Amino acid sequence: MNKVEERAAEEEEEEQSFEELGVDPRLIRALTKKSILKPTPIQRVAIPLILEGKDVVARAKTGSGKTFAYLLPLLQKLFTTQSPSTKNLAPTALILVPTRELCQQVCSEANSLIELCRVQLRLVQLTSSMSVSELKTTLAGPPEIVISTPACIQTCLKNGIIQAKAVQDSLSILILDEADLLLSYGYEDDLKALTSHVPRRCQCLLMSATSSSDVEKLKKLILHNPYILTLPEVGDTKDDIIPKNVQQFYISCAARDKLVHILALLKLELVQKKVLIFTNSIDMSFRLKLFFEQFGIKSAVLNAELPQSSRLHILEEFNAGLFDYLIATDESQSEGKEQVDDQNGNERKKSKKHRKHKLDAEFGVVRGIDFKNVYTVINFEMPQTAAGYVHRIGRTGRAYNTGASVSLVSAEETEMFEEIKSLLGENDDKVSQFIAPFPLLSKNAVESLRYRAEDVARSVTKIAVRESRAQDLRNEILNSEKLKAHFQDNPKDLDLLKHDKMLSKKAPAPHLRDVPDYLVDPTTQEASKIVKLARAAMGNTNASRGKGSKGRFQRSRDPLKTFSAEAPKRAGKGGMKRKAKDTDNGHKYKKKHSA
Ligand SMILES: Nc1ncnc2c1ncn2[C@@H]1O[C@H](COP(=O)(O)OP(=O)(O)OP(=O)(O)O)[C@@H](O)[C@H]1O
Repeated sequence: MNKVEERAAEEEEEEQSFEELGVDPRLIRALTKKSILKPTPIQRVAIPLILEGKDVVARAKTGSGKTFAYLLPLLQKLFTTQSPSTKNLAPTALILVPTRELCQQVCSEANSLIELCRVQLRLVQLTSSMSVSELKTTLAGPPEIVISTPACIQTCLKNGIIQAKAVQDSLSILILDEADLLLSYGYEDDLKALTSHVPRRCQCLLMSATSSSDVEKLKKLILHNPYILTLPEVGDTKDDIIPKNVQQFYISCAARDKLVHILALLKLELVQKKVLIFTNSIDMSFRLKLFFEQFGIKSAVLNAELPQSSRLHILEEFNAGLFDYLIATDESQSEGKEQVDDQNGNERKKSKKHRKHKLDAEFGVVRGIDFKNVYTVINFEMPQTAAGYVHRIGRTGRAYNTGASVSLVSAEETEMFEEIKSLLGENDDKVSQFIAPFPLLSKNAVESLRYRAEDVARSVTKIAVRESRAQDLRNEILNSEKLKAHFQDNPKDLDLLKHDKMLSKKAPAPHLRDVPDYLVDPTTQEASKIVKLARAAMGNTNASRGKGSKGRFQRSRDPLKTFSAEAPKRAGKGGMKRKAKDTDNGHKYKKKHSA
């Protein structure tokens, strides 16, 4: 095939519709109602294979549409295979995810499809806060689909809420979503205990954003001779780990200057909203929130300490556009790190006392959560691992959207920054193509705000941070009770509570709310104008989302454009050793990116 023919074949494949993939018309109608009109590449390859009953490992970038890639065929199978005469004693399908937030997210995606299709299917989610009797009630029936963390399923098996024999008789589909994280969240033993009950005929699917030794381990543990669907770039050119529709920037500055830098970015409107800001500790998140408050910047804090209902509500409000700035601490383990970093013995004691609140081990803000329309991700503090960077940045530029990231890098974080650059495939001798210096923030702009920023930063003392953290927790615990009751009656109501309310005891000084013109140099004014224009242009583009996504960015810039698919070496299910290899074979077909 010559190049022109190759391209024509690729274009034809790109035009493939859900209908051509064999998706049920009810599901297509439901997708249309959600403005989802054509499948993404991972969906194009995965859906027919899953419908055929194949085991599949799907490795595709963050935001590439992996959830529908398994939900659509799963629901379709259940629509057609349910027979009222079959009485199962355990669920037919089990979706395992690493965090409660993901449980909730997958559950609401699946439920909305089920509702729109108007079919009778019961889907439940299990959470570790459920008591044995609550678990029993939830699983009575049993529901056709269960979404859970591996730990909750293990609790059910251990307590006889689900019988191992019933799992062997009933389970037909097992899905491991965000598989790269399941082991790192400490679920290895739970998974091993479960797999011994998974029947050999059960179809197993493994979805993941990155490849790792953990994914390989899981593949060996659970799958039988699977089809491997991968983005070819993942092994070949590292630059595509981050979707190309996300522009990555960095700013080098001293750790003590980070506050003035972030203030300049937000207050001078040099980055587009909505903005997700990452820190490495809960205290730092509250420090930022208090600091922002004094400049009239409203933000909310999301962390592992809050009750789950509050966390979900914060995510819902942020996704619904009720506030523009969300400060998140992404690692539940970060508190441990905070302890190690403390140099002063007294401080350490106080922090320990302060940490009496139990952090939720199943909390996961970053991994897999579908934040809607986040344009900018700011790393106020660099993540503690390079993989963490990939997952943080993956919260923007999802599906057909564009996005940007700005990392504030201090001298102490240079080593991690270098590690990230090398993961992304940068060479020291090459001009940076991947993470570029942020061009819009001039030294003058930073200096013009320095006096105000330092003055306010001094007022945000450790005691103020501690008090506001405790206050926020009290508010949210109260909220969480109210939420529970309220959402039972009004599940769609988002306006009951506000998570971005002021925590500071000191009202912001009026003169700090606006930056007077004389403080902003002409270059920065120009930069801010450009950002506003870009936002307006993007607003127009967003309106045509779904219709005109093609051509918005070139094929090579679209994170959803390429994949490769590999069939198992032998047709039958052949045990662990017979898994497909990354070398070629008769069934393999591979699409290369034409850039
Ligand atoms: N075919 C499609 N067309 C347009 N948007 C889509 C399509 N499929 C999924 N989406 C949207 O893309 C977004 C990202 O999808 P999803 O959460 O499934 O990504 P993911 O690959 O699981 O990412 P991560 O690895 O970060 O979890 C969601 O908002 C989803 O509604």
